[in-house]
Amino acid sequence: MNLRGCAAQILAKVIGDGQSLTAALDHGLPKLKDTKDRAFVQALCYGVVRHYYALDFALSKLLGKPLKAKDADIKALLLVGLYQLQHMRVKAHAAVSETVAATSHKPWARGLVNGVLRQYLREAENLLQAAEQDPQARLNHPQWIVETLRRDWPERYEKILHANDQAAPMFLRVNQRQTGRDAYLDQLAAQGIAGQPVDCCSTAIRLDQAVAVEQLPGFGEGRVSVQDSAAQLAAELLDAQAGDWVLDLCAAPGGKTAAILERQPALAGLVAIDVDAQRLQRVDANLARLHLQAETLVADAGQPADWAGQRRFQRILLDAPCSGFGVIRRHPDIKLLRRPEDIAALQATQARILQAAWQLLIPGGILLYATCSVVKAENEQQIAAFLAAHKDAEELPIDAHWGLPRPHGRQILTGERQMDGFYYAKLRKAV
Ligand SMILES: C[S@@+](CC[C@H](N)C(=O)[O-])C[C@H]1O[C@@H](n2cnc3c(N)ncnc32)[C@H](O)[C@@H]1O
Repeated sequence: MNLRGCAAQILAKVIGDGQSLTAALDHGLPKLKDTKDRAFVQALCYGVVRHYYALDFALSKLLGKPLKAKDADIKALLLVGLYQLQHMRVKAHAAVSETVAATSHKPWARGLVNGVLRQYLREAENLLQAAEQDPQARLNHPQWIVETLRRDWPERYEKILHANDQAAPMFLRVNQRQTGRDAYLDQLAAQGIAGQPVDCCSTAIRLDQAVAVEQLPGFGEGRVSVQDSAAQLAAELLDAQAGDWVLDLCAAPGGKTAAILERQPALAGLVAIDVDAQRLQRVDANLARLHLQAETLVADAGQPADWAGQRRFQRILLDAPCSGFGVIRRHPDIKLLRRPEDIAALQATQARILQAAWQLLIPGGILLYATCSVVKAENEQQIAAFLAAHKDAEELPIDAHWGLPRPHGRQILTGERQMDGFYYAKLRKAV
């Protein structure tokens, strides 16, 4: 199978049909038997999506007029070609001829692909200069995302946009119930895997280079999990105590659920809720691997009348559905798939779930609100509106040496200490 063609088919589903890159890769990659081939195709797909706005600018200049919607596969193939020429250490003539060879199902496109890629090689310098004059191409994000981040972070938005376009490091969370971080670093070193302890999070290790999870000592037995250290902070901040009932709202795939359980072995219990049944199965699978127990429920977190009964909780984590603008570097397709109107819709969902969650907290209990977003409307402004409307809510300060203190909560901007962008706010219910 032609690997460029395979990448183009996967990318056409994202660019043409609006599928997520993860879903398109999950469908397309298993067709390849060789691990190296899969890794190459995955690198092409991530690369094209990550650099989409810059590559698309160059392509539009080279094409003159856009391709028809039914030819999204050819557009994807051209982007694959341009990505290789601009960003990969493959020989130009091999990149061109292999990419041209992937047009065998549409012979008319052969000349087009050949011509466009060769023209690019002649005009690369001019195209790069032209891209510098076009904000969407220069910043490699759709204009509305640039504007959203510029409005919220006028001094820092270019840094955030740049961080969004870097591949994220691999972080591990050591399962404290099984081993300590130093001991696990030794086990990694014995396997020739280099990693560093993360100073702001006691369970986190940052690997110098990503590896397949099968290579991690004790992964199958639950000694360690993969999780960004910004996300690991949730368990520390929630600080669940022995004997507490904990409610984990919007829990799938269960990274924070597991972190909370690993940190506090003597909980009375933990209930993990997610509206997506398939994703919730991943919570069960993760907990089984880690030898942890929780009650998992498919339910709408905003409708507790359907599932909570009289149950009340000492600690609630609300890891709210959000734009994901803090994790664009891990999910670059967010730039292509999100729409401006999504932000207000998400803000409304967050407010609805937060309001519902508050009813389930016992007096004196603590709710931790979290998002993997850097958009103020989803974060500090959401919490400001909540505090204004709930006189029984008091904000607890988060004293930390990570993140930025905000009028409400604490914000990690993408790339700080190589972490994902994250937001946390801690609220206590009056007794
Ligand atoms: C940011 S992810 C959660 C990540 C998870 N807490 C973790 O650490 O692995 C948000 C989750 O919210 C879920 N979700 C969205 N709307 C929901 C709702 N109304 N009720 C419950 N879950 C919801 C989504 O299915 C998704 O799994």
